Amino acid sequence: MLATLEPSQSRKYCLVSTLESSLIIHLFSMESSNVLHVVMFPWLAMGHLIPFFRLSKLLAGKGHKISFISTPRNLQRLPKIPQELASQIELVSIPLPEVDNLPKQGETSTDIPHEQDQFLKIAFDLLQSPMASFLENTRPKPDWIIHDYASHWLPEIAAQNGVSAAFFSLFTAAALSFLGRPSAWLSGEDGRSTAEDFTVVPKWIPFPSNCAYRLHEVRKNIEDASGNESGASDFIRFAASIDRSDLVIFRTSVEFEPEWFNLVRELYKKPVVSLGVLPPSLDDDDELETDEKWQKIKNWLDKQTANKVVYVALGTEATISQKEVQDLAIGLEQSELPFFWVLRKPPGSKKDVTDMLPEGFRERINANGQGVVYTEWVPQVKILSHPAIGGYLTHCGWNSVIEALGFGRVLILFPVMNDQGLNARLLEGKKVGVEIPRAAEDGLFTSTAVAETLRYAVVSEEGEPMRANARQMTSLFGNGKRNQDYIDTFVRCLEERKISNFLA
Ligand SMILES: O=c1ccn([C@@H]2O[C@H](COP(=O)(O)OP(=O)(O)O[C@H]3O[C@H](CO)[C@@H](O)[C@H](O)[C@H]3O)[C@@H](O)[C@H]2O)c(=O)[nH]1
Repeated sequence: MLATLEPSQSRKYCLVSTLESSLIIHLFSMESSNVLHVVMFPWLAMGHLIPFFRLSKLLAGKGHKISFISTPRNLQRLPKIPQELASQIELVSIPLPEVDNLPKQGETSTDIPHEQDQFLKIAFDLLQSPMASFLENTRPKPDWIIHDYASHWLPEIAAQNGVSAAFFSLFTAAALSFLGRPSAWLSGEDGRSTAEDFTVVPKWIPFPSNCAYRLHEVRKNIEDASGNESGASDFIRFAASIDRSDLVIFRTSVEFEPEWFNLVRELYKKPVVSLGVLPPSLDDDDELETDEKWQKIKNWLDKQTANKVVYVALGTEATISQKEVQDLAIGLEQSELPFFWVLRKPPGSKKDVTDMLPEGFRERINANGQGVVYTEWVPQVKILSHPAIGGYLTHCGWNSVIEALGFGRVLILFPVMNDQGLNARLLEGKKVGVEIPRAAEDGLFTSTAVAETLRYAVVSEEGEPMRANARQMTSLFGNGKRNQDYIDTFVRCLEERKISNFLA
């Protein structure tokens, strides 16, 4: 239920909203007509909340008002709002409805096993009605809502309330080109349905490419998940979110994937803009991390040789089997390279995650000092910035890739799920990384292949051109000025409220 209070004489608007158990007070001063009210509504995943929050800060820094909407636990997990932006960003809390099969504390995909993702989406879809109330009743009326792929129902509600909708892609233009024309999915004309269909390069890609999934990646995406209980597949969610929004914005570097960026523009037949890569700053980690934790990690990294340490981390969603953990572990040992491994506990598992490691592994690496296995949240950006890091064994989540290339780190590609396989193909094609060879059918790999790929990428002479390519990427991914220019252009167009500006 929402209640709106009359604006006071000072042109301040006060909205008191009670969304089930939470009481939210918004107090926005809108002195200038050029000040926009932008609503941000990310999907419930850490890898989505963080970039949406970063964009919020950039927009607020330009003087605009932000209502950042998520569930209570997720809002608590966000970095602190910088003091100077506190009056610009309002955190709006909407409790996540309880649904069968979803653990009570499950408010992001990080909290739950991949198989339960559909239940999180069922709960997320139930936010439709509070979101409609918010857009209808909140004052000042929002100008824009920037939303994510899962809220396929949102553009329609936004249009009903006279609010422009922008779909914010946290995925590469290459990955979304693979999806194809949104209208084809919505009309049922796309025609792809079997796992094999997704292992073929789509016919609308007009240049040579290997942009397709491997069979084991599709299986992980489709068969490990529990079907489409939510009533809408991810493809339909993407398609409707894109097709029905007024504008599509990409977190990507146009210079890195120009051919793909041009292709999505053709496929979508609507304004598509790049925001640059929203490079993280080292201070972002400070907001999430205690300095003490970083100091301990830094002490270990400081003792290592420059450009030799392999950072290993698979993001916030991907989980791998015990056999895969063990083959990676033995491969790391065999590579004889120093490593820092962030090993995330599979959600819902009662076991200590280090029980998944091969017998005696921890004792051996502790004794010879080869590496560290870390089981808590780490300040990843700070780690990647450390001069000891020589390469990143990554799941190819787009946030992590942006962070690594921002510091010119060569990538050892180990995609697990979602868009990651398509990102791996893109990154290998751009010669900034190399995939650990795996069997296409079942994804099996050997520890020897892990060791050989690591040594090739991080220390071999033949790997030097690839490392040089990765180093050059700092000029695209780590260049604050270049990326700020994209934001400035984007904000100017939003301020002028002319969607046609985006076509220029
Ligand atoms: O201990 C940790 C673990 C993660 N992170 C941060 O968390 C983010 C993780 O993002 P990402 O690398 O994109 O991984 P996921 O969260 O697993 O990514 C999901 O979202 C991405 C962006 O849409 C997709 O590309 C992935 O496939 C999807 O799984 C990054 O900013 C990391 O720096 C930390 O700072 N510390």
